[in-house]
Amino acid sequence: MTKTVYVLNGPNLNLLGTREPQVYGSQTLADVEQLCTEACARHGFTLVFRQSNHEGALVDWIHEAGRLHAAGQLAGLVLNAAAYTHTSVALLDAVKGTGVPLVELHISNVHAREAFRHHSYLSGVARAVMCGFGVQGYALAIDGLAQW
Ligand SMILES: O=C1C[C@@](O)(C(=O)O)C[C@@H](O)[C@@H]1O
Repeated sequence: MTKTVYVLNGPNLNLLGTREPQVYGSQTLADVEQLCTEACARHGFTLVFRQSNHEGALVDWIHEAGRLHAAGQLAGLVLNAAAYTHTSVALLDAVKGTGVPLVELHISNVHAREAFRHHSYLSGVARAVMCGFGVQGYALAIDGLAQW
């Protein structure tokens, strides 16, 4: 049975390519999706790739991934919650409530940036945390969860 990888992206990541390129690089979210498609193909995973600027939409999609997890059909969730990483108890509770195997991902090295980016509500419930590898981190995260 083919397992599915969820890759969920939070607020402002639709602006990748033009948003602070010195921090996030010049590749677009469509380029990131392509990287994830290729990584999933390497491992025989089905990919679900989405972005929203709305916290509740991300919560709903984590629940969706949770239903696949309960059915034994989820390989993992790669979540770049963007700014919600640093603010959202709702996303933390969604991950805890569903038990989805989580890779927390950041394009930039959040620990080398402003102090408010050093705290994550998600790290404590993540199985792995990936940050600082640029958009290549998405492919590395998928390669990593394939080893679980
Ligand atoms: O929007 C983002 C993107 C980010 O998650 C990253 O991918 O490096 C880091 C967050 O602090 C920031 O709010």
